[in-house]
Parts: sequence; C-alpha cells; structure tokens
Amino acid sequence: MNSIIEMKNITKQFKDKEVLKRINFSVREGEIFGFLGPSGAGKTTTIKILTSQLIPTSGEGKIFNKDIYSFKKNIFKKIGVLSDNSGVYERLTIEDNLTLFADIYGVDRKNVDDVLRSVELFDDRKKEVKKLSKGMKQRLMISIALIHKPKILFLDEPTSSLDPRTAKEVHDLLRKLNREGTTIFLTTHNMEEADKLCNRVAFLNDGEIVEIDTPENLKLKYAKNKIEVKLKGKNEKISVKNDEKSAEKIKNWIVNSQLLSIHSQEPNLEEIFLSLTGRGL
Ligand SMILES: Nc1ncnc2c1ncn2[C@@H]1O[C@H](COP(=O)(O)OP(=O)(O)OP(=O)(O)O)[C@@H](O)[C@H]1O
Repeated sequence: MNSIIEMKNITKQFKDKEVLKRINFSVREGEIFGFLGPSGAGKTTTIKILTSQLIPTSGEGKIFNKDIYSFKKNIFKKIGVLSDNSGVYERLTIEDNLTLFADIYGVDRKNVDDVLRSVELFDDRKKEVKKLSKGMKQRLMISIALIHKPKILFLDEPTSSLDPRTAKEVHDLLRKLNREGTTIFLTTHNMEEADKLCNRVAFLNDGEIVEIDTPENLKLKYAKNKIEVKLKGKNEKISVKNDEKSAEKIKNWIVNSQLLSIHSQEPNLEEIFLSLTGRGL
C-alpha cells in the first residue's frame, strides 16, 4: 500500500520546550490512522505540521511525496481539515453555507450536492444551521472539509465535545467516507473510539511515539496470557494462566460439567497505554 504521509525524526521546539521528540510514522493510502495521547502530548502540534500550519524544527517529512518544508498551494487540493464551528453562518442554510465555501475554495458548485449526499445532509439542506443538532452540525463541518474532494481528511479530536450517540453518528460517517476512498488521520484521547474506528494507531506520550500498530496486534502483543473462567456455583470468575497445567484443570471442569464460560483475557488500549507510559488518558 502506498504511503501518503512519511515522517522521519520530526521534532518541534517552542522556545526551550521540545514538544515533539524525533517522531517517525507513515500513513498509508486508504487507512484510518489514529494519533492517540493525553492532553499536551503533542497531537495538535503534529496535525498542524501535517496540514502546513506549522513548520517542524527538524526532521524530514513528505506528504503525497512532496517535502513538508516546501508545500505548494496545490497540495491543499488533496487535503481536507476539520476545523471548529466558528466558520459557519448560523442563519444560513446548510446548502448556502456549503455553496459559500465552494466559492471561497474556488471549486465547482456541482460538488455541493455530492458532498451533502455523502455526509447524509442532502434531505436537510434547506435547514438553517442554528436549528441543527450537534451531530448534524459536525457532519456539516466535515462536509466543508470535503468540499474540494480531498484524498486525506485530518480531524483533530472530532468527537471530543459530543455525547456517545452523536459520536457514534460521526464514527459511522467516517467509516462510510473511508469506504468511499478517503484516507483519514485523526487525533483522539478516547481509546475506545480509536479501537473501534482505526486500522492503525500511534501512541504519543510526552512528544514521543511509544507504539504503532493495529489495535488487534497491540492487544495480542500485550496479552496477559491469562484465561478467565466462570464455574457453576461460584460467583467470582477465576483467572488461570494460559499453559499446559491450566489446560488439564479446564479439561476436568468441562468433563465434570462445571464450566459455564471461558474467555481469553485481552487488555484494552487504555490498559496498554497505561502499562507503557505509567499514565492514563
Ligand atoms: N504555540 C505554542 N507555543 C508554546 N507552546 C505550545 C504551543 N503550542 C503548543 N504548545 C505546547 O505544546 C504541548 C503540546 O501541545 P498540543 O496542543 O500539541 O497537545 P495535544 O496533545 O493536542 O493536547 P490536547 O489534547 O490538550 O489538545 C503543550 O505543552 C502545549 O502547551
């Protein structure tokens, strides 16, 4: 798979503070890549570098094979960035807002209908923004980032201010956009969101990447090698090692019809992050 983003030994220094410490990662075409870390880890700084709002202090980076130190205007045709709500006009309709952005970005107004359909706001296009639910408003913000049909969409904490139901609505939309061909780079401090949504995740802690892999591989890598069983007549679950000795025990429970349930114990991403960094999110 082709890489859209390649970052090598990227650092960012603000005065005497090193916010990013030689980070390395790539984002492949077609994936949803999650950048995870607690507040202050350097997630927004990274997204700003990737979207040309900040220049790194050192390191090498390429996006669509173009050097990040010399972005040309035409790179912006290929990237979309979700910004906050401030840019939309509350008294205008969804359609008028989007048409306005199409004109500002100099893209064909024909894109408006396509994009509204893809974020599932076409039927509501005549509604004023001030009357929209939070989820619809977030979908409108995403549609603005997509108006020029970019190949990659950057989202900084796309669901941080949303309730679980609205967040799910946004997750479903991001999955759909990804299926339709948009590569997605998002930051989050919500490990559950990352687990459900991302093909690969990078753990960022204090400006350093401590792990990068698929959520599944990370769970296997940090598996506790334990099996949890529930037996008839016992309230508590029992945790046993995943080894030959336990296999004999488990066999006996089965033979004696004592076994009610059996599961391998997998850590979640939150627990893995905690074990790697000693801190939660
Ligand atoms: N322009 C700046 N000048 C000085 N320090 C900055 C600047 N921008 C960010 N920082 C510092 O860099 C560190 C990382 O900030 P960043 O916003 O990238 O973190 P984050 O992981 O996105 O956190 P959050 O989840 O809270 O948004 C923080 O300590 C922040 O105070």
